Amino acid sequence: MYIHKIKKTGNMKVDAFVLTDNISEISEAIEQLKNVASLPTIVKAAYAMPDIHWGYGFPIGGVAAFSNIISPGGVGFDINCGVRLLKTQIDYNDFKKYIENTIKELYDVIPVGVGATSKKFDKKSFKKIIEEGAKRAIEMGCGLSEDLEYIEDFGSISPASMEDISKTAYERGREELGTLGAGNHFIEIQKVEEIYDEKKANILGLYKNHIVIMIHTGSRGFGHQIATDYIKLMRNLHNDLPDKQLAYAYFDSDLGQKYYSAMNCAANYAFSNRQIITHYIRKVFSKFSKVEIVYDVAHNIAKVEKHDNQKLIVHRKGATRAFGPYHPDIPEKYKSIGQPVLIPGNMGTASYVMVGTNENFAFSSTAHGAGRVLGRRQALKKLNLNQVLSNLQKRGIIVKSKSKKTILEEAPDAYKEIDRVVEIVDKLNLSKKVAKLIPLGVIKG
Ligand SMILES: Nc1nc2c(ncn2[C@@H]2O[C@H](COP(=O)(O)O)[C@@H](O)[C@H]2O)c(=O)[nH]1
Ligand SMILES: [Mn+2]
Ligand SMILES: [Mn+2]
Repeated sequence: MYIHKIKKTGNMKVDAFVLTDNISEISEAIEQLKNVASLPTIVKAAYAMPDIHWGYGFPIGGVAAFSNIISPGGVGFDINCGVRLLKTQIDYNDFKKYIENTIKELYDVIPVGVGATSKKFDKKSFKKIIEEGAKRAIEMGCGLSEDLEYIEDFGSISPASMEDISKTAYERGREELGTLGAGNHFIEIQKVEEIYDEKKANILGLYKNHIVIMIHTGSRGFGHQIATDYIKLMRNLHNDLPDKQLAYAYFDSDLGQKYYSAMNCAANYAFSNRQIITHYIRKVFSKFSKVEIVYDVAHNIAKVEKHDNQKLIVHRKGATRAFGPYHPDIPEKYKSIGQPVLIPGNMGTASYVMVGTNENFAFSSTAHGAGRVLGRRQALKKLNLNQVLSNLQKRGIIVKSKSKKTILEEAPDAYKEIDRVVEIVDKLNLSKKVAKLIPLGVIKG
């Protein structure tokens, strides 16, 4: 009912599968998925998660694995955009009178919005961070060594060499490390509203009515510059592309390896960015509770993984890795329940915590969000700011943003219904529901 198969036709090398309950909503993105299915060395099939929508080259919500290519369009401009969930020991009833003030304090300490900058890291520290990831940010005073256990890839991916990034990427990157960014990026104070699986929730340390904090951000201008630089270098490599935006390099070529290394630098940067923001959040919350990481997931990345005994370059663009129980790459504490999966919905309704399963249908992948139904421009045209603000206010949600335009572009009605998306991946057993989180206060760029 939810699995739509698009049989291989024309230049497609494999079939494509779209997981959705409304195939008519997404025709443009389906054409993009068919293009992905026509790329060389693609294995098994191209997949689209239920949050699929149009993206640069590859659709957002797309998953594809190749034996020997890597494509920046299959990763996205915000390399390792991802989500981190923090837990506290605070009960909602004790905290509700502090929400407004806490949002204000967070807004004051965390650089937010377009062009926001942070303290500049010197070149040596910056190199350490991009080559080795979150552990270096922690050594520089931004966190606890035990945090690393709860970050995908333990916060560090290699090979990653500063030699493979441009001067412009370095300059953009060093100014923006430790900043939230704008638009879809957010910090949200949430309440655990509902638990679907008590045993798993206990292992994750999630309890009904407790306060949690969700961070959504990525590699800022640094990742964007790396994507831009390498797309330029790959643009004219192959002249039989179904879409120019699907530029790629063979993974075992010099350029393929250089992009892989540069992309990993951006991934390490993003893990560190979320780590530095965690450090700021801990400072603000220190008067209430300790703050621990539940997990941190990447949802725009290409990774080398083994599936059915084959080494593949798995591209997840707006999709989340969802390894099942006892996979060697998940933390000891979560071994029996599977990898935590964090799926933000929108600033007005809900977000979800799920866990991965041993279902390998789409290379152990699941959704990454609700996915847009309205593009930014459409949202500005169709939605009304006062209406959006009044709806949020009625639900008691406090919003702080640098820009009114962002609130409109990111309004709940600009996104698909998160409950629907989560229901589909749960029913298909790609990941299973553990807890529902509802927003109390949100900071948008
Ligand atoms: N809980 C919130 N979720 C949000 C908000 N703004 C966006 N979103 C969701 O995040 C995903 C992330 O997708 P990306 O491709 O833009 O990285 C998006 O699909 C939405 O479902 C928010 O303010 N709060
Ligand atoms: Mn992003
Ligand atoms: Mn994202």
